[in-house]
Amino acid sequence: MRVADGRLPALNVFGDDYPTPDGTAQRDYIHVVDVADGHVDALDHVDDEPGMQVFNLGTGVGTSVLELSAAFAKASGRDIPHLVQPRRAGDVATLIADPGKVASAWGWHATRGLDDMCRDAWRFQVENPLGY
Ligand SMILES: O=c1ccn([C@@H]2O[C@H](COP(=O)(O)OP(=O)(O)O[C@H]3O[C@H](CO)[C@@H](O)[C@H](O)[C@H]3O)[C@@H](O)[C@H]2O)c(=O)[nH]1
Repeated sequence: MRVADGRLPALNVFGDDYPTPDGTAQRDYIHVVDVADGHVDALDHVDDEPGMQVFNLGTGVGTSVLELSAAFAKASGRDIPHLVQPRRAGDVATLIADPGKVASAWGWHATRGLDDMCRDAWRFQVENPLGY
């Protein structure tokens, strides 16, 4: 975001030698509205069973740093130059949620993809350049 709107000159990519298809770390990015919908579903099912349960809200899809950067460049129409830096201490190569339990229990699944996330994040930034 800060590279696309000119506040930073380049995206620092922390590591390009991970065992992933393009060498950059993969994460399971999710649209904030899908997370909100999952919480509404949780409230609808709060009385289903006594006690506590844990559910993962995720897409089940991994996206690399370079894939995310490319998607954001497309959504914003801006160039996002990057500089490869050493790996960041503590980062893992791949972290992808398994949303199977919440799908079986409540029928919840993420309905918005990476392009939706980037489009809406960029729209928020354009409409709120100084933050909200
Ligand atoms: O400018 C950046 C920022 C991030 N990354 C990389 O992008 C990946 C994702 O980074 P980040 O958005 O910081 O998420 P995580 O590393 O998955 O960590 C987040 O998710 C963890 C698990 O929920 C929490 O413990 C952390 O506090 C939270 O920052 C990592 O490989 C980073 O090295 C870059 O290459 N450049």
